[in-house]
Amino acid sequence: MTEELKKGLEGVLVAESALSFIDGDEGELIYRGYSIDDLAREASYEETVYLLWHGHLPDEAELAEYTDAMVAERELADGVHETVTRLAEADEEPMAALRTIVSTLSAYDPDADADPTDEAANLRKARRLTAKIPTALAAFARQREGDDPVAPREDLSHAANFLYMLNGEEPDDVLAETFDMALVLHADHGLNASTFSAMVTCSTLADLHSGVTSAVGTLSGSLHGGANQDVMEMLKEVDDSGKDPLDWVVDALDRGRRVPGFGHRVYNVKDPRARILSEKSKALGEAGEMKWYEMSRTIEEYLGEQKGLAPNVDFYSASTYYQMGIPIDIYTPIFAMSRVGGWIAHVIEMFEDNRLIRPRARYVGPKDEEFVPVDER
Ligand SMILES: CC(=O)SCCNC(=O)CCNC(=O)[C@H](O)C(C)(C)COP(=O)(O)OP(=O)(O)OC[C@H]1O[C@@H](n2cnc3c(N)ncnc32)[C@H](O)[C@@H]1OP(=O)(O)O
Ligand SMILES: O=C([O-])CC(=O)C(=O)O
Repeated sequence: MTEELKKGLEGVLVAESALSFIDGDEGELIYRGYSIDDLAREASYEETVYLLWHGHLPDEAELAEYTDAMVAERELADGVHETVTRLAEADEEPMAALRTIVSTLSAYDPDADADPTDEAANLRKARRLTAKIPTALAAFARQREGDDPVAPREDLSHAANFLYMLNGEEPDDVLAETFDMALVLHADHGLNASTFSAMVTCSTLADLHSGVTSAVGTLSGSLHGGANQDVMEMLKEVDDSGKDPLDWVVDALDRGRRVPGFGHRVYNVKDPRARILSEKSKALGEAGEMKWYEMSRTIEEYLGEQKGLAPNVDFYSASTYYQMGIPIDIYTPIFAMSRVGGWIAHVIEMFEDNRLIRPRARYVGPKDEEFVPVDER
């Protein structure tokens, strides 16, 4: 038994996976052999999730069949709608609402009683979760503003349908394509904390909904998916301060502040997803207002030159979503809406050869305390 302590499990190898490959020095990301640049440019979210779940890109017939099956799962049961309404009325924090929604979905899943490792049942649950999360999230976002939910449409893609349900109007091609690309970029990323959390939960033979519920909770933190919301709040803070962004960031670092959207456990260079999203943020700026992109670039250049820190996926997704008019506090739930594909792919892969995940801690407490009864302490 090794006694070497790896704080934060850094670099610890715990599984074999054929899902995503990351080269942190070259800034390379691959899903099942395909470069993220090609997938972002060419593949839809539906194709990407099919690739992750089934191991190959679908042909036209496979894609049509699978897309129809997903579309058929977009509607929510009345009981789920009621939960969404209650959460919106309570003005619940969006990631907490999503965590509760995922848990509620299990009560209405026809395969809820299946063996947790049954792959066919898990793929059906996977389709339902992936199809229903956007409907519930859009309904939640509207209802908390006092608007009625918008029913899903069968003729729109996963990405376009979400924007339609969120805004009550069909997105134009630029918005739909940008959002679809963002979903592709967020779909998987090795054993990131939320994926690992889903794996830990399911390694006990807990069901898939439990794993996804754990993962939503894990993604919400500011060191992980929660950073995309923090980035936009920071950019707005810089803007509101009236300061030069460079002065603002120098000052923030002097005060020991961590800059959200920078640094990564695996990448030592710019995250390839940030590279692609920065182009999108710039393109949206050129069609509207350049300040969010320009401010982001200034911060990126300073942190790169002075601190050797590069942007991660959360940095440019923030200004991209902002320019698309998406409410800031649903950026992280949108991340979850995409990453659910990766979480489930890893759980299904793990079940091919499951073993309970259970590391250990080095005990550093006392061993020979003398017990004193409570009335004598
Ligand atoms: C989708 C995702 O989850 S991507 C990550 C999203 N999270 C963020 O953007 C939050 C900001 N970033 C961070 O906090 C970190 O970079 C993490 C959590 C992503 C990675 O953490 P770790 O691998 O544990 O790196 P760690 O926290 O040890 O940082 C290493 C050094 O870089 C510094 N550093 C890392 N990130 C940042 C940052 N964003 N701002 C300022 N300094 C930073 C740390 O202060 C530390 O310096 P030190 O050694 O002098 O103390
Ligand atoms: O891999 C990580 O640690 C975090 C990350 O970028 C992701 O989950 O996409």
